[in-house]
Amino acid sequence: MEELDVTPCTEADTSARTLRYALSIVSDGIWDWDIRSNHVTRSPSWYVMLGYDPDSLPENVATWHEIIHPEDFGRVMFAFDAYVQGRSGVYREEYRCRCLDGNYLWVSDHGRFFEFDDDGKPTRMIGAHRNVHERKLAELALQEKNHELHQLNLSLELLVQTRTEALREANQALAEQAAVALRLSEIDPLTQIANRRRFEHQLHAEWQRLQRHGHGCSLMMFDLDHFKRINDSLGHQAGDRVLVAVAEVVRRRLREEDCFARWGGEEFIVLLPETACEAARELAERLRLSLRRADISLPTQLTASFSVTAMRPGEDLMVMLRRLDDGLYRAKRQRDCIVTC
Ligand SMILES: Nc1nc2c(ncn2[C@@H]2O[C@H](COP(=O)(O)OP(=O)(O)OP(=O)(O)O)[C@@H](O)[C@H]2O)c(=O)[nH]1
Repeated sequence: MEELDVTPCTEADTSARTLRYALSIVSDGIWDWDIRSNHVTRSPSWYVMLGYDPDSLPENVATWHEIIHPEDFGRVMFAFDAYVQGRSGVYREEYRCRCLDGNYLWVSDHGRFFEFDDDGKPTRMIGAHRNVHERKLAELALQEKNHELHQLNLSLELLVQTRTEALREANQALAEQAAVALRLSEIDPLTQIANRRRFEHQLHAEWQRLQRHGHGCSLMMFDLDHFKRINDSLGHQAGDRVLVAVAEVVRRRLREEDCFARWGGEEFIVLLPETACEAARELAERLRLSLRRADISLPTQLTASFSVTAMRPGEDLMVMLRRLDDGLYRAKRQRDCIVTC
């Protein structure tokens, strides 16, 4: 703290001295700038704060400029000029000052105009430095930690985002694979129409619908006649091609909502929702003729035998399938015909 000067003086000197003394209580160094002469008086404590001997540096503004850290210089000058030129009402900055040993000390600097000429132009400015080094280092360390934490959060968020995306893609791929697997498990590999498993699933659903709403539905089963002869005379591969062609001929004549499946061997079955028995029989007739006319290069005429029945509410599914099978059995005795049962 500045020592109390008790020598007698004028009233103005007394008030300046009082001010400096008061400032020395709340600060670590005082500066007093006579703007007209550019002379700067610095308190002994100001020199001590930076490790210099009192009054060992030139008493002008250049001394201040020289000890400000180059990285802080621009910011400090901007704030100082803003106050001096009236663009800002306060001058208060924190920056690093070079000490005698070459190290830098963080200080806070707060100054105000103190005297003015008759035109109101400032002629004197007085200010106080405080050593805020420890607090500033702690603050900077905290900022650094916050920054690291923020970066860590960002990379964690990115990681979670990437993992979530990868998981979503893996789930989607799995769902697609499961859908493909399910489709494959319900398709006859040779003819690419539904297999027995798919048909039974559809049939059960339709049967339940019938129990609830009583909507009419018919079933049709057909079997190629003398198919063994085709295999025996032309070979198994030719037999396969005939099965594929038959499936294609029939499939093209059915509706989207019909379920057409390979029941086994050379036997096929069709579920015809919302179809009365008479309409199913008419369809069977059209299919019978289509197969006869189909462009399947065979030395003998290709024919098929059909059985048609209507689903009856309350009737057991197995009983109904047996009735359809019995009908086909009867049709096969005659061949190339349709039995309604
Ligand atoms: N090429 C081929 N032949 C099959 C396939 N599945 C079953 N078969 C053959 O179909 C023939 C069925 O013979 P059968 O049950 O005697 O029937 P069919 O010769 O048509 O005689 P009917 O039905 O009484 O007119 C057998 O020769 C089986 O080997 C297949 O996927 N491909």
